[in-house]
Amino acid sequence: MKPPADTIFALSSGALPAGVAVVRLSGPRAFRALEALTQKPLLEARQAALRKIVGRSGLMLDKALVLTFQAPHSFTGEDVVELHLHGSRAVVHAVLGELGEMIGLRQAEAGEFSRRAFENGRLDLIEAEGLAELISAETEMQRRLAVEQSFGGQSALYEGWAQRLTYARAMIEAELDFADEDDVPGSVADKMVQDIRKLQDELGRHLTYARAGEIIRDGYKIAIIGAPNAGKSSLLNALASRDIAIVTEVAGTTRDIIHVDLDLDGYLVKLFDTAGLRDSEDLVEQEGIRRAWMAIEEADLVIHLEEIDSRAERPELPRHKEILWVGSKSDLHQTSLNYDLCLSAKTGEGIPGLRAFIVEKIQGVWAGGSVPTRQRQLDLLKIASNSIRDALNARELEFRAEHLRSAAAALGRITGRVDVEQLLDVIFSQFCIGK
Ligand SMILES: Nc1nc2c(c(=O)[nH]1)N(C=O)[C@@H](CNc1ccc(C(=O)N[C@@H](CCC(=O)O)C(=O)O)cc1)CN2
Ligand SMILES: Nc1nc2c(ncn2[C@@H]2O[C@H](COP(=O)(O)OP(=O)(O)OP(=O)(O)O)[C@@H](O)[C@H]2O)c(=O)[nH]1
Repeated sequence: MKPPADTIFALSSGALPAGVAVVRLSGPRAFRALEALTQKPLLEARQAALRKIVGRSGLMLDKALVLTFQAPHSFTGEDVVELHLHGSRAVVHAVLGELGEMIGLRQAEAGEFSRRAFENGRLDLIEAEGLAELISAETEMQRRLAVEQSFGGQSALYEGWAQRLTYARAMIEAELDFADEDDVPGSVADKMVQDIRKLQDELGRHLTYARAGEIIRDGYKIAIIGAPNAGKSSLLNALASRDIAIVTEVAGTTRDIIHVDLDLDGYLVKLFDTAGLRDSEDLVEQEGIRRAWMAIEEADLVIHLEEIDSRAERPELPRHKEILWVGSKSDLHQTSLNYDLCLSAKTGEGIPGLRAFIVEKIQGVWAGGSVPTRQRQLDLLKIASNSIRDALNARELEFRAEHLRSAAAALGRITGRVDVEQLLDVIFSQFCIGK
């Protein structure tokens, strides 16, 4: 028998002061705590009521909307109480102080509500990870990706695969059991192989989207490079619609990398303005140029900027990089076919075209649907994929069955259906308190 869980509580809503602050309690003593605070009998579950919140001293702390959820019909699967308080520091402080004095109650740790939801089977691990992403989402596409992950889309995909693997294994084992009977058709195994091949393709395709998950989550990285005075900082400011980088007529103004996060049509774009690439005696500038090369290496897209018709030598860039050749200061020059795109940071001409180009590039990488979003998921997907490959290569039916079992187990570990105890601390500690 497990000992009864502590009853935990925390401020679950955001920074104070706020209009309303939600304090959440979960565990076997949550309802008793509410009765103590309101000095009234319990309400009907899931029905909000306005109640005085009273401290031990008899002092009224607040008048608040209170709400109960009866186990197992709650977020955590335990008895849950919500106090919708006035969102001042003093009210919240006083109420949390009262709760802390009650026997069997303690402050929740980061992610503890979600962890309980997981332990009570209300969420699987992917959904829990998805919730963490949903809470930290800043752009529309981060939100969409997190919704796909937190409300079962991605889990259903992996569970579907795991079921097909288990089915195939069952077929093989059946065939093994009847192996000494002459009249068992071998075609069962053939059908199974076909489906597993298909699954292997689907999984392979899914794995190619790993980069997409990263780009949506962590941003699409663009390095703006080019000779000194080409107008790189001005372009960054134009794209960001604000003055971030210093713009001067002195060549070599940008010495370190300036970085801004942009939200382009819901996609997070990380823009890096680099030092002009040129031979320099200046040590600081040399370091800036070294960092510019590093930014190029890490970029998903490199924008090479050069004043239209400039005869400056173009740098030799890594072959595998996607490079957009852009001509700048189109207000001063005729636009030219020597470039993919011409623009003026000064007049704004060409800037919408550049934005559209960037958005299209990212849309080409991800246009919705389930993708792996964490290294943990990726590692297990690769293990599953390798096991499936081994199963398809195996001659003996026994080995096939064994490899299929490993593949299904790896998928099971992604959703947390299989031994994951050691992982839980890592995953749930990344949450904020109150979640
Ligand atoms: N006030 C408040 N809003 C919130 C939350 C919360 O905890 N409190 N949530 C916290 O993350 C999210 C909603 N998540 C929730 C998930 C399940 C249940 C729940 O009571 N489930 C029951 C009943 C379902 C039903 O009504 O049909 C169940 O599944 O049995 C509640 C909230 C977002 N909004
Ligand atoms: N007419 C015109 N001038 C521009 C335009 N963009 C930038 N400039 C000017 O060109 C000069 C250099 O611009 P910056 O944006 O500092 O160029 P940079 O490439 O970042 O230069 P470094 O930081 O030195 O590498 C400044 O005087 C800008 O005002 C443009 O579109 N049209």
